[in-house]
Amino acid sequence: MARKKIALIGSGMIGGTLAHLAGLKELGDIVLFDIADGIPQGKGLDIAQSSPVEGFNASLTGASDYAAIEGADVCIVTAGVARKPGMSRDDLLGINLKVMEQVGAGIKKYAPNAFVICITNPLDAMVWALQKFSGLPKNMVVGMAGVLDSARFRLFLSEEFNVSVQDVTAFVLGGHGDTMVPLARYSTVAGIPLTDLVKMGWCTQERLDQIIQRTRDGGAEIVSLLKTGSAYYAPAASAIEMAESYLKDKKRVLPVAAHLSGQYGVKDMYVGVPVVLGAGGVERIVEIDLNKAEKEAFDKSVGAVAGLCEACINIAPALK
Ligand SMILES: NC(=O)c1ccc[n+]([C@@H]2O[C@H](COP(=O)([O-])OP(=O)(O)OC[C@H]3O[C@@H](n4cnc5c(N)ncnc54)[C@H](O)[C@@H]3O)[C@@H](O)[C@H]2O)c1
Ligand SMILES: O=C(O)C[C@H](O)C(=O)O
Repeated sequence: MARKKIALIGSGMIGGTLAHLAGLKELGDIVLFDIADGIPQGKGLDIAQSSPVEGFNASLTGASDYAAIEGADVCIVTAGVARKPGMSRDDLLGINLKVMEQVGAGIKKYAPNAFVICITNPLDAMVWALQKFSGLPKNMVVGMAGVLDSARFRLFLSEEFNVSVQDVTAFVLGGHGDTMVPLARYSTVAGIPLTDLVKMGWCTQERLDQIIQRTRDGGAEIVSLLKTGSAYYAPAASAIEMAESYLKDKKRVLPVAAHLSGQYGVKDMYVGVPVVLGAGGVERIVEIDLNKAEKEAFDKSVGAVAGLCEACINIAPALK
């Protein structure tokens, strides 16, 4: 069986990390693409030179011409700019929307059958625009954020409870911004919901609220430490988990920014919700029951994403 082809559109900090992880996991042959000529070629060669040491089989090439992504099975999009301290993700909207237009055209022309994972911020608006610019089926275009936000929540919880990260599950839904919705009722330690753990005295509600806030601020915490850009190891690992579920038809249930057409009362928007990811792309949107407070928080987050989509339409009216 021929190897799968993975196109990484954007070869910066996340793009390079994605290439390394995809190689180590032998997910397929990898093409790095970037407008900064030399960067994708250099990173591809560097990672390829690690393959004899690590013992993985994958071809890694770099290009600055979209023709190189022809026939890709998976495209992971990180092209654009990242924020710096003092900026919000939303400040990136204008510049990254133009990038999504170019990327959408490239994917439409050369990889129309690919499963597309967008990472570029502001995530929910960018993946919405990318789907429209590319014209690919909505179930084949998703955004990565929920896996990352949930991983941050899981790490902070495992540290608080002094238990393995493997025994902590978490779901963070909504938009990938300050209004994201970490769901305590649907997050667990060994199957025990956090709300029960508070009742059992494992932690106070006040402490849990602090952890939830740290999760919401997780991206900004890294930006303020790095100073020159934003997180890339955990974002890359999160997107690889999604790509692997698609390529291996694992049918993982993961929180991803998916196109909603009435689910959760939301129409024609991308927002973070649990989905089944398999060979059919988004095979099912899982509609979980939300109580009044959870629904209010989710709706507030949807409102914030809707505002960003409106801002995109003002810049690019064809998106309407
Ligand atoms: N969704 C998430 O959870 C999440 C997490 C982390 C970062 N991000 C976002 O991912 C994006 C990439 O982050 P990064 O750290 O890799 O940034 P980076 O600056 O290291 O890399 C971005 C790359 O995109 C390239 N690029 C710019 N314009 C392009 C174009 N028109 N076509 C092709 N390539 C182009 C640049 O040359 C650069 O190499 C940012 O928008 C960041 O905010 C999202
Ligand atoms: O915070 C950022 O700007 C990058 C990303 O969205 C993150 O959550 O790490």
